[in-house]
Amino acid sequence: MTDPESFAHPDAELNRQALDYHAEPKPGKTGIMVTKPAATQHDLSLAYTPGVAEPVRQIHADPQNAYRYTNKGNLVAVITDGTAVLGLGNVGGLAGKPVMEGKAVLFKRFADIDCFDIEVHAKRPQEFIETVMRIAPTFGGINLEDIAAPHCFEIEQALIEQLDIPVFHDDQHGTAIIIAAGLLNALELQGKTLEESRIVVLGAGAAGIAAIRLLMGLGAHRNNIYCIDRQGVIHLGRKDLNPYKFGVAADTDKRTLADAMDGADVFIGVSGPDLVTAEMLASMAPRPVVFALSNPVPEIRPDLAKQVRDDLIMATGRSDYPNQINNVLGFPFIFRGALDVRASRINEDMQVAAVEALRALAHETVPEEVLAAYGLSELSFGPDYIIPKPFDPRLRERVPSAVSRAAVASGVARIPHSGA
Ligand SMILES: NC(=O)C1=CN([C@@H]2O[C@H](COP(=O)(O)OP(=O)(O)OC[C@H]3O[C@@H](n4cnc5c(N)ncnc54)[C@H](OP(=O)(O)O)[C@@H]3O)[C@@H](O)[C@H]2O)C=CC1
Ligand SMILES: CC(=O)C(=O)O
Ligand SMILES: [Mg+2]
Repeated sequence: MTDPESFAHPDAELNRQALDYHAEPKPGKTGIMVTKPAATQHDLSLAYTPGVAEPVRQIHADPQNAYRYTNKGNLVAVITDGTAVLGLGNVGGLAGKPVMEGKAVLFKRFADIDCFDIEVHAKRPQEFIETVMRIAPTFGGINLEDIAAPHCFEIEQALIEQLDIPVFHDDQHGTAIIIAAGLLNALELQGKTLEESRIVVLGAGAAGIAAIRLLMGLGAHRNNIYCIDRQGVIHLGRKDLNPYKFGVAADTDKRTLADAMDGADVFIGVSGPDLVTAEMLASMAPRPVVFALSNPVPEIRPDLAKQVRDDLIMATGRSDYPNQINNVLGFPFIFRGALDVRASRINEDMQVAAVEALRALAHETVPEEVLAAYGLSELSFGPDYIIPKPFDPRLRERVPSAVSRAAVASGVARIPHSGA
């Protein structure tokens, strides 16, 4: 049943259009295309029996031949259990399907990667892990999506250890990579450094924990980071912490989000809607960076934030405001780079290479076609442009190539990088 609340908020008209978009002219957003001639008796003898038996024999003799004779090498599974669909919570796999189909659209549109969305009923991590293990031979890579913490950590780790294809939890690493690239650029504009900035991360789930880990890897100081969940600041005195939260616990007497925001340089929201008040924003340090990334409704709306102060750099996860910090800028291009060199995993070197490529591209002149896609006459590196736009065609060249090179250099590629 359609929730009447959906039509009673600021996105009401957009929500109506979104339902039509998904329903017409055919339900859903993806389909399957045949890539070889299939018009004659001879075509059928090649595509199906008897001809199809020969690639079967070749793959049986050497499984690597699957990359030559099947679609495996360019096929990624987007797999979810539906436990953390956007910021909508545990709505289940079926309700999460439009998001997974959406990810498939982005894989294809931005990186020409074919994709199956797979929604799994699994109550326990082990059931989910076993399901993915059983279907993994079909795919060149596994993109885990919208699986809630803490199960997502256990699931991803087990699959990385047991599979020889890249397994990547998008909400963790995809999000962390884009946050890092955008934040480094925003801090540069604000005249601050990652090393010295005091950072508040609201949300201690998949996205929050991974973002903290990556930012620390890039130079953020552990003592400068406050992570917050529904119980407040995650501090060393708490007795309710799982090992992942304990790993980001601070030695502090701050207890609430308001305490943490007072004097902070950076706010990163990966939690839920409308959780940051005008007063909290006003209490931040001069020239703050505010990434309100909860989808579809951010932790604070840009219109309100900009009314409160004019010295901030603001980003959301949405496509309809400036500065979209969203993993759409990551997973298509990162998987492209990994698949191109048949990488066995997506390691931290490859993730950092993606951060650097994204960050650097935002400093360059914006092409006309990007301006046209966004109805803009001008756009250049500055407070309203800290990260490239998803429609920037240069992403397809720069990010995969940087990721492939890092895979080769770090020893996880199985074929050479063919680019210049
Ligand atoms: N822009 C982007 O690219 C992305 C945005 N996101 C957004 O980030 C959010 C979280 O996603 P994800 O990490 O995958 O989900 P998880 O379920 O793994 O984690 C959610 C976290 O948010 C915390 N949280 C939720 N509501 C509140 C609240 N009212 N007060 C304090 N903390 C709260 C939870 O606290 P507790 O642990 O106490 O339950 C938990 O730590 C979603 O809104 C999602 O849309 C995620 C990925 C990408
Ligand atoms: C963008 C995304 O993956 C999320 O909000 O979950
Ligand atoms: Mg997601």
